[in-house]
Amino acid sequence: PRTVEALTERKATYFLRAKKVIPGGVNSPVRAFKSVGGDPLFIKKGNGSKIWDEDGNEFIDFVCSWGALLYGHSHPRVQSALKSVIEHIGTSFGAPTLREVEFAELIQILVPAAEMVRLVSSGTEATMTAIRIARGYTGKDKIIKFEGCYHGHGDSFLIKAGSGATTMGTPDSLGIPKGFLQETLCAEFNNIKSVETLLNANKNQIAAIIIEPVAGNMGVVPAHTDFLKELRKLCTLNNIVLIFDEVMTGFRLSKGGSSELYSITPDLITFGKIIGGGLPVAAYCGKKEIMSYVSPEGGVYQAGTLSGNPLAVAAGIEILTMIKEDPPYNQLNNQAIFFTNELKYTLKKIGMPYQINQVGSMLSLFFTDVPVTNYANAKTSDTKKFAVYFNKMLEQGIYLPPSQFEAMFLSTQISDADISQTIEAFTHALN
Ligand SMILES: Cc1ncc(COP(=O)(O)O)c(CN[C@@H](CN)CCC(=O)O)c1O
Repeated sequence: PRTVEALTERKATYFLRAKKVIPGGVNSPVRAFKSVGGDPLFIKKGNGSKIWDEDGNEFIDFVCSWGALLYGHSHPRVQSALKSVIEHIGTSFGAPTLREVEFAELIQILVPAAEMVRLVSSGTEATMTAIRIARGYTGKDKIIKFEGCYHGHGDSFLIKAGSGATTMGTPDSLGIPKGFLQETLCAEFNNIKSVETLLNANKNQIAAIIIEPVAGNMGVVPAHTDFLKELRKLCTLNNIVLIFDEVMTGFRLSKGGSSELYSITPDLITFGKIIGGGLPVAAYCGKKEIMSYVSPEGGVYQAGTLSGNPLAVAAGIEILTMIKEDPPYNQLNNQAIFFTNELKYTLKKIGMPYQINQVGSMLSLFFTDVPVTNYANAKTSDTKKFAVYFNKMLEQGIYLPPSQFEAMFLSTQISDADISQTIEAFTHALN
């Protein structure tokens, strides 16, 4: 194990320099290590299941670019696809290309509920547009989201938002106009009564209900199947567009998205992260009738200079083709279950209060003895204990998400040796 000093002094210089030019020294808040203390690592490279910081320290990576890297870092098929685009094609045209059609067709083949697909450059763009379509299609203005869910930084979503918003203590961001706040209603995750109460109090005003079918932004909290089924029924009954935000869960949990996993068909689905293999591409998709409202076919406007970008699409085609040819979920989920069982055994030996929520290859360790089924439960976690554990794991070469309210991800490159090294590190970090 490396000495903390070596880690600390060099990181400080990089971070000081970064803070002189970038707010908080990072391009996304959760990267700043604010809730775990200390300066963030500056990453130099990644390969397979590993990343190295600027000082050459090696880490097993369980952040995987916040879930984007299902196949790990620098996958050879992604690398060669990108090289050939750079050598023979170019980078961006702002015009239709056949490759983006091929990519959209791949999503359609893998996810039957994705009857039509529009590509954008970030998950935030995808979710923002999905609710705009729902408003345009239904003629209604209000939306329901769930406390602790995070759907990107669109104004309508930064209300009781999870992920970095909760980590930074700003679940209700400054700068959101009152008008927006009034149009977004918050229900309690896994509590259908809380949804019915909002529906009764806002009759015929709800355009959409948006949910992470498995929440990953309050830590991992799966929706109960019957809750999702009830949600589907309520939306159908009340002409409300049901949106599954699968930016994190899409192609993480199954090749057909959560609609396949839960056999529930949402009206719109958003994807991101994994579909770009680490490059900026996301998508919104869904029922043909609803998607036909999108400009230039319909009256709901959405546009993007780099949408369907040839480089990002090339990476995405490789990823989705690998998933289509040989879905990695059995191996990946078995690896995650083995890892979780080892972790539970270790925690039992130590006898400390904890909860583990694991769904497929995404999981969270909560420092609480309260079963975590919603945001309120998640927030009973001892974030100070989490911070100590995070830093002790970092010192032993394990790179975890720097927040209690994020998910750990296993990539297909995580080896048995990685798992035993990580379990070994847990015993030292939790004692
Ligand atoms: C379910 C869900 N929906 C939408 C988004 C927003 O996607 P982006 O705009 O960050 O590509 C996200 C982004 N997730 C966070 C991590 N939990 C991204 C990491 C970050 O904010 O730096 C998401 O998880």
